Amino acid sequence: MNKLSESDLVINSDGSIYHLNLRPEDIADTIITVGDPDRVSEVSKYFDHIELKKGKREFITHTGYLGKKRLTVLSTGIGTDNIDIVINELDALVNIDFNSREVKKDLTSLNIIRIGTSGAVQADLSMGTILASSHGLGLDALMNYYVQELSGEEHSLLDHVKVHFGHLKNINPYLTAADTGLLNSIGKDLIHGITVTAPGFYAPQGRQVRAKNAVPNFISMINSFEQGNHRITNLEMETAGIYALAKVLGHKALSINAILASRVNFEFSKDPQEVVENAIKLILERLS
Ligand SMILES: O=P(O)(O)O[C@H]1O[C@H](CO)[C@@H](O)[C@H]1O
Ligand SMILES: O=c1cc[nH]c(=O)[nH]1
Repeated sequence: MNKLSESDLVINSDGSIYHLNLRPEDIADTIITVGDPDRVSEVSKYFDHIELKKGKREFITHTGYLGKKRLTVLSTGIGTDNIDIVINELDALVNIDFNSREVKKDLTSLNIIRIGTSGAVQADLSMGTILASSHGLGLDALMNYYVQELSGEEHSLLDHVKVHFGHLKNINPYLTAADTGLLNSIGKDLIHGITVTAPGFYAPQGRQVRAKNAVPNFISMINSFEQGNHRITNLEMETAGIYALAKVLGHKALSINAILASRVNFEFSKDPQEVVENAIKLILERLS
């Protein structure tokens, strides 16, 4: 088997992976990811026991137990460039032998559950809705750099997306489904929809403040997509990267979105903390 070079797989002198600053024994098989580093303790405050707190840059990690279930909660910061780091380094922690620098014979599949905040693009989705992403649709560039194999369903949905968004220049959309098992367990009874992952918060999500937008009517272009019973429900900045890269590496992923903004009703939540808290409690209840 190929030995990974010191520049491909960077291991710190204490045996931890380069950015996450974690050693293989530091993480559980079920990982909750959040964008905001401050949200990590909002999740781990519900743990019965916290065994580890580590961090570097925006990547804060707490591992502990909720009842008998060992869980890791980890902040990714904002954007799919960070997702590239987080998913690759989590995978390395479980699937590469750090002593031999070789890929292990028996691979581990992690459960990766994102609890994030998001803006709704459909009028019937009110503030405080907690929805599960059936698919992540990336308008960022991350998956231009990886080989991704699509299922028949993903292929067909992506073909329709490419027609719908065909007039957008310089964008190469990618699409990945949620893990079906997680969607039907953790995501059961929640509204399901396609989540668009954007490479920014302002113009890349159709917001206009002072800089002029190059893409007019962005939100109506997004919310008018329809294919069978699939529609685009919300916009954020990580889900598509998590879904795509997790699947490429054999992990299972689900993204849960706390709706803080309605982009069609022009509203933003008066109590974002409460909305996020509700999402955290719901997911931890379902995980334990
Ligand atoms: O609240 P988090 O998880 O960071 O998620 C959303 O909030 C950030 C933008 O405000 C982006 O990261 C977006 O995806
Ligand atoms: O509108 C929103 C709200 C939260 N996060 C986003 O990325 N967009």
